[in-house]
Parts: sequence; structure tokens; C-alpha cells
Amino acid sequence: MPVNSRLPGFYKLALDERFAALAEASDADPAVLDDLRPAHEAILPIADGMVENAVGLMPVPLGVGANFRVNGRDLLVPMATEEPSVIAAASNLAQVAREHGGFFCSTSAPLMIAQIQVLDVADPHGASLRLHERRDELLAAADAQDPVLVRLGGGARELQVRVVDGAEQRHVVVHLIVDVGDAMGANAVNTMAEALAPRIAEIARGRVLLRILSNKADLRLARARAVFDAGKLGGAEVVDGIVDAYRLAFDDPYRAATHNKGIMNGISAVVLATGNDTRAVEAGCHSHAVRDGRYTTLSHMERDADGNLVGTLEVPMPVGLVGGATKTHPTARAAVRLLGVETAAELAQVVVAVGLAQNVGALRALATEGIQRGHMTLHARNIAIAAGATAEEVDAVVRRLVAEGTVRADRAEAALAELRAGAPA
Ligand SMILES: CC(C)(COP(=O)([O-])OP(=O)([O-])OC[C@H]1O[C@@H](n2cnc3c(N)ncnc32)[C@H](O)[C@@H]1OP(=O)([O-])[O-])[C@@H](O)C(=O)NCCC(=O)NCCSC(=O)C[C@@](C)(O)CC(=O)[O-]
Ligand SMILES: NC(=O)C1=CN([C@@H]2O[C@H](COP(=O)(O)OP(=O)(O)OC[C@H]3O[C@@H](n4cnc5c(N)ncnc54)[C@H](OP(=O)(O)O)[C@@H]3O)[C@@H](O)[C@H]2O)C=CC1
Repeated sequence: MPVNSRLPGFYKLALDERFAALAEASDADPAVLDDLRPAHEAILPIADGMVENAVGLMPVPLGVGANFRVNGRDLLVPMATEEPSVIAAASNLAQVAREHGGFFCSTSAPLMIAQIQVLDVADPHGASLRLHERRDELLAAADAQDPVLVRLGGGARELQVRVVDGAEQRHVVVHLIVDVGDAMGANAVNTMAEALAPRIAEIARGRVLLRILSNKADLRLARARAVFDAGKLGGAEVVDGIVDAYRLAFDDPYRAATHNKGIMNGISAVVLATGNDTRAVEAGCHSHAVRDGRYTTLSHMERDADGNLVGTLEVPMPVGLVGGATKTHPTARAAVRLLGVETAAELAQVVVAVGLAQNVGALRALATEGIQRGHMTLHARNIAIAAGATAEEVDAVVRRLVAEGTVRADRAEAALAELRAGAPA
């Protein structure tokens, strides 16, 4: 049975019922669902191998982004986040996007850049051309570091040399461009950069200092496009509001930072759920938001000829399915199996689709009723728990807070006290 990601009312189910619904909707082995919730005792020894000085775990909630269709295929999207309303908003807009086929996504080749900084070069432009003359030798030396990657079809692809004029000095910076296949690629390219450094110093007649990948991974882009039906969004006025909201973000970096944070709500959640490096992706995305020296929006919002909203997003997406924590963390492995992607490119496409859904979800709320109703209603559960409500009491406290329209800690404590004093739930 193909995956059916359309899960109406999934969020209204109790936790156990949700597992049953997920098992029915997914084509993954039922064991995968069990693996999504491994016992802490099983993970702790693995954590000890993953990081230094391990003393515990920091479990972050893992939810399923519902309703996603990416390049014609339904997908159940694992999302790890501590923030309420993120998964709801993504699922909501994924449903709206289905009307016009869902998300259409593409990626460039998985090219990562390693930088080698060369100092004390007397003739930077001369050095640059000497390095270019030895391109083939240097690329072959890089490939020799990673025969596995080369065997799998990846490897060093190009050499670029930049002369960067700084305030204090001129830097010669060599870029080694590597096809990293299905890896995120940092370790792979760093190994190559370190191996090439002595020869580069010799050719440039300088001193090599830094040998590290660039997180401005702008040769490894993922793109998503979706048409959001004007009627389903709430009408032409809502589309206008979203486009006007986008324009402020486009023009004003103070708004752009928040607009892009909304995109990252979705992106980071999938990146984390699949055991990938959230900081690398965040650094890449924010650096991509600087165009012509100005920080601006990562996404674009337009109206099509029929008045529907066309949302597009293009960001660097250095995520992998091998290496890093993707293969070590049992929950990340299960999350990837639930998602059912086979390549890093497919994963990158899903990540960027979720970022776009999230962005439009937030903009729709902002351009209409404001963020607080949807967000705070869901945040009320956190507030109730923080006030001391037990699992049995949470719903009743939330109902009171939402009915009063006051989602605050003091009101949650008062509502809990009233409930415990026998007031009707
Ligand atoms: C919260 C909603 C979705 C409610 O929206 P709604 O219109 O009340 O939802 P609905 O009851 O009509 O349900 C529609 C669909 O939404 C989903 N949905 C609906 N409720 C849930 C739920 N509880 N749990 C899971 N999924 C939910 C679900 O898919 C559902 O379909 P159905 O299952 O019924 O066929 C809406 O108000 C919304 O999208 N709000 C935006 C929330 C948001 O963006 N949160 C991010 C945090 S705020 C932030 O950090 C970023 C920001 C905002 O600053 C960025 C920026 O400024 O640009
Ligand atoms: N600035 C940053 O962003 C930095 C990030 N990091 C970290 O680096 C890690 C990611 O590095 P990464 O290089 O992906 O990890 P790994 O070195 O763990 O994995 C990459 C290696 O996996 C092997 N491999 C097996 N199958 C494939 C395949 N299908 N495609 C590609 N490679 C394959 C390759 O060869 P082989 O088997 O020979 O290794 C490749 O070199 C993350 O943990 C990240 O946090 C590290 C430093 C800096």
C-alpha cells in the first residue's frame, strides 16, 4: 500500500490511537514505529559514544508532519521540536498545498566547499594561477583520501582560488569543491583539505592556516515551490496580506530575521529528527539570506494569474543519510525509515518543503487573526504542565485558559487550584 499522508484529525487522537493510525498510513515495517520510541536506557550508552562527558539525554518531542505530498509522493515527515504549533502549522499548510499537487522540489548536485587559507603569499594572483595549473594533480590527491566516496560516484570536482582583500592583509583562499554523495560531507571534505594543505602551501609559496569546510554551502541548494489555493487560504484578501507581509520581510532585515526564523522552525525540526547537523543547516540558510550585502527573505511570495499564492524557497541544504549521527542515533534511523527517502537529495527536498509550509502557515496567521490564537492555544498545554497539571488534568486546565482567552502561568495555577477544589472540569 502506498503511503497516505493525509491524516485528518490525527492530532485529536490519543497517543496510542495515533500509533495505530500511523501504522495504517505508513508503508514502513511496524518495527520502525517501535523504534521511534526507544527506551532511554537503550540510548544512553549510544549517547556516551556520540558526545563527550555524557551524563544524560535531552529528549525533544518528535511529531509527524501530516498531509505532505512532495513531487507527487505522499510522505510522513518526522519533526523534532520543543515549540508548540510548529507541526500543526506545517500540517495545515501541507493540506492546503495538496489542492494544487503539493510541493515541487529539486536540488543541485551535492557539492560542498572546503576552504584552505594561505597567508604570506608575495604574489597572490601569480599563486592563484600556479594553483590552477595544478588543478588535476590537486583533485586527484583529494580523491585519494576517500576511495569509498569516489567508488560511490562522488569525489573532488573543482578547484577555485579567490584573492580576498581584507582590511589587514590579502588572503589567498583555495576552494576545493567536492561531490559528497549522500553524506553531509563535513568530515569528508575536511580530511581532503587537510591532506592538500602542504602541497597548496608549496605551490602558492605561502603558509596554510585554516583547512575547513564552508558552511555557506551555496553550491548545494534545495528548492521548493507550491501553489496555495486562494479559496483554501481564506480568499484574495488573505493572499494579499501574505504578499504584503512578505514584502516587509523582503525590505526590512528586522522583519526578515523573524520571517526566516519561521522557515527554520520547519527546517530545523526535520534536520534534527533525522540526526543531521542543525547548526550547519542554520548557518547555511542565514548566510544565503544575505543578497547584495543585505539580509533579506529566504522565501518569496507571489500571486499567480489565477490569484493563488505561489510560495518558493531556495536554501543550502547540507544534510546526509550516512555519517554524522544519522546512522548512530536509533530514533534518527527510525525517522528516516518512516520518511522513506533513499537519497540525501530526497531528504533535502522534504526539508525545504516543510520550511515553505511552515513559512506560509505563520504568514497566514500573521496576516489574518495574528499568531496568538493558534500558537497560544497550543502553548497552553505547556503552561498547564508548567503550573503542575498532571496528564489527567492538562486538558481541563487548557479548556479554561482558552475559554478565558488568557494563556498565562498565574491563570493556569488558579485554574488548576479551582479544578482541584472540585470546580467542574
Ligand atoms: C495552529 C493552526 C494550525 C490552527 O489552525 P486552524 O485553522 O484553527 O486549524 P483547523 O482546526 O482548521 O485544522 C486545519 C489543519 O491544521 C492542522 N492542525 C490544526 N490544529 C492542529 C493541532 N492541534 N495539531 C496538529 N495539527 C493541527 C491539521 O492538519 C488540520 O487538518 P485536519 O487534521 O483537521 O484535516 C494555525 O493557527 C496556524 O497555522 N498558526 C500558525 C502557527 C505557527 O506559525 N507557529 C509557529 C510558531 S510562531 C514562530 O515561532 C514564528 C513566527 C510566527 O514568528 C514566524 C513569522 O513571524 O513569520
Ligand atoms: N562546520 C561544520 O559544519 C562541521 C561539521 N562537522 C560534522 O561532520 C559530520 C558530517 O560529516 P560527513 O563527512 O557527512 O560524515 P562521515 O565522515 O561520518 O561520513 C562521510 C563518509 O561516509 C562514507 N560514505 C558511505 N556511503 C556514502 C555515500 N552514499 N555517500 C557519501 N559518503 C558515503 C564516505 O567514505 P568513508 O567510508 O571512507 O568515510 C564518506 O567520506 C556531522 O556530524 C557534522 O556535525 C564536522 C566538522 C565541521
